Amino acid sequence: MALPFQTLSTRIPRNTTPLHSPPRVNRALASRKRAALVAASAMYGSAADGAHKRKLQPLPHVLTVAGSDSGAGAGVQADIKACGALGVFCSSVVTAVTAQNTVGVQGVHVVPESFVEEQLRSVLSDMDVDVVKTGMLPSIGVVKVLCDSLRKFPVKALVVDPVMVSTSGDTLSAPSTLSGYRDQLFAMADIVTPNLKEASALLGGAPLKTVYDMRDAAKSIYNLGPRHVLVKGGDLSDSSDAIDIFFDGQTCHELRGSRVKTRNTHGTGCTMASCIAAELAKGSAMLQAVQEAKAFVESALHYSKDMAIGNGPQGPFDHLFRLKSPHYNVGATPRFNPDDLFLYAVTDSRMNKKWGRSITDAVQAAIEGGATIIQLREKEAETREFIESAKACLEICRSSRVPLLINDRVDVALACGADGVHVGQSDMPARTARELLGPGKIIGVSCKTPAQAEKAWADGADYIGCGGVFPTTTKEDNITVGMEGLKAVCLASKLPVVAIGGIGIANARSVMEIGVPNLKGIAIVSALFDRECVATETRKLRSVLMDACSRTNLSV
Ligand SMILES: Cc1ncc(COP(=O)(O)OP(=O)(O)O)c(N)n1
Ligand SMILES: Cc1nc(C(=O)O)sc1CCOP(=O)(O)O
Ligand SMILES: [Mg+2]
Repeated sequence: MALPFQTLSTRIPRNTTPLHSPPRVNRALASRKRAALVAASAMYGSAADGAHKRKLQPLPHVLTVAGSDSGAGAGVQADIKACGALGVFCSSVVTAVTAQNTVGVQGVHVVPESFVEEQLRSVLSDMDVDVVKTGMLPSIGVVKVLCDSLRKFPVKALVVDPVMVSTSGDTLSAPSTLSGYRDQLFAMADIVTPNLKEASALLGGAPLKTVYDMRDAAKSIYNLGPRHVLVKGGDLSDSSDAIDIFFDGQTCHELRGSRVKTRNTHGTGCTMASCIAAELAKGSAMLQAVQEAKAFVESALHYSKDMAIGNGPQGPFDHLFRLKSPHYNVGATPRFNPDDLFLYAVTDSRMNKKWGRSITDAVQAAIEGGATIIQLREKEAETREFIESAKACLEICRSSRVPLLINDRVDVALACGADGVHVGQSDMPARTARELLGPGKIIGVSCKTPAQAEKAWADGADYIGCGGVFPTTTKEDNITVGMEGLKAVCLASKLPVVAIGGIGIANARSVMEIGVPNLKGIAIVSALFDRECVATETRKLRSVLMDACSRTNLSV
């Protein structure tokens, strides 16, 4: 699986021996993979044996190298749960066994370095690990063993959480480990994720008290060798937000989230690093992985804030909150598929009233005609009425496996369990919507400029609606960006795009033929709903789009 931030063949650690691409090691990797495929085809038959045979699929894989926490809030236990929650396989090399609970750390048994090495060899020589994540590394000897193992068995990315002191204040690594981090491990790391105390310890002990201190610290730690640094400001006093600083060597990003008031924060650092590792293993770029991780931790804290485990001052939280939360409800359309933007039907209450049809009839007809996603844009509806009709529409959409989004109203989306929302530049910010909806819901953002598209991506949106491509009477005072504006936004956008505004049978083809691969479809209001027969109009538009796609070899 290729990681977008740096490829195996191009990335060289900044200060040290290459970790990822010595040809000798790649040959070793290739021969391990060949051996695994030979073994697998002996069990399942080779691809040539017939199409009915099972296809072997690797799972994104994180290896955590960390300490065990008997209370299961942090350490290896947190790492495995976090990766599992994000759909990533997690193997584990245990560096120490701690006796630990919500009161603190009562004891630590360090695993001999030679046995850490043996565990590393067992996992790395057999399994295709995508990303290694480190937690508690109790001694400089373990750091050395790890660095040596990673040179022998290269992986795609290394996430280093420089665990030194537990949240209860207990020491988890020998002081000499600090020099191991600075002199050996950081140069191999794709990201290092210290909290305020760890960042201060790494830089000689001066306390970090402000966001400015965090920015300076991120830059100084970057100079120790890692490719990215995330200084976590969860412990920053006098801040109502949870502010983290992400530095990529050029730009300092201030990542803001809401601070959740709860005692259940034990294990947030381990979880954050594991989620970053899991997202990288799935193929995310670094900033996106960090943002997904931050959103996950925030949601987990939110949903676990009243949980009661243990009697001490700091409890664990529930990594598997999504299994319980109605907002991540079982049966919801799974994570966003950009191809769903193909024929995007946006309802309009005034048009439905004009043609004397209910919103459910309108949605049913659009789906019957081949709409691939529905947005309820009910500007005049009262909240209660909106929730009730949205629930009825959701039933229709679920039975056809068509995602249902709500325009503007995150509260309504939450209340009815819709698949997501579409927000504009003056609606609730996408970042806040993501915090409220969690990572499992779809968020679309209206963008007219490349800068807005960049922000939508950084805020955790899933797609962009770009328009007005043509003048429209459906939305008052709408600025028309034209085909050129659409193309510029598509080219700048890392997200899939749907075009909107004045699109109908006459011009749909020209829009789809602008020849940018991330333009995935068109969104339409009046050309579907300000017509006598919604199903017929939808069918006609679908056929125009299919035709345009077959001409341009776009996938449908
Ligand atoms: C798919 C899609 N794209 C753009 C919009 C417009 O959203 P917004 O700018 O918030 O305007 P309103 O629709 O709220 O008037 C959209 N709704 N859908
Ligand atoms: C809801 C909306 N948003 C737009 C934007 O430019 O972001 S244009 C628009 C109205 C689209 O309606 P019709 O298909 O009837 O032109
Ligand atoms: Mg809006």
